[in-house]
Amino acid sequence: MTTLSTLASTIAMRASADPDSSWTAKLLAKGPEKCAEKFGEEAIEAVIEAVKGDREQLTYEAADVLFHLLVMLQSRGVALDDVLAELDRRQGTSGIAEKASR
Ligand SMILES: N=c1c2ncn([C@@H]3O[C@H](COP(=O)(O)OP(=O)(O)OP(=O)(O)O)[C@@H](O)[C@H]3O)c2ncn1[C@@H]1O[C@H](COP(=O)(O)O)[C@@H](O)[C@H]1O
Repeated sequence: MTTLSTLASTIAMRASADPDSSWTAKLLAKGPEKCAEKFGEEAIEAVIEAVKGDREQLTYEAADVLFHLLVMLQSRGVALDDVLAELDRRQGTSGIAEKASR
């Protein structure tokens, strides 16, 4: 199992956990809109570090982004496997060719 798959499984299990003992459960209990807002905040923090060029902080913020992306997906019942399958489907198709075909 990859790191992301393991984390997605942990997040799915936390959906029924006590919000007082789990950050994930606390966030999920606030609903999908709050999960999406939190993901947006983390993404902006990563953007700031990318613009600044601080690789260590960008690494840290990127981990936050991936975690909060998985929480947001969980909040809307989207499986990580479905996202990965979409990426697999796109493999081998250049973004430039795909855009030209629209
Ligand atoms: N990967 C993470 C992870 N990354 C970030 N975070 C938490 O996300 C929160 C966001 O931090 P911020 O400082 O941005 O938020 P904040 O300032 O506390 O909140 P606000 O200012 O928005 O109110 C922090 O509490 C982090 O600890 C995470 N919490 C949990 N995990 C994973 O999820 C698992 C389950 O965690 P629990 O659900 O807490 O048991 C853990 O074992 C980890 O593997």
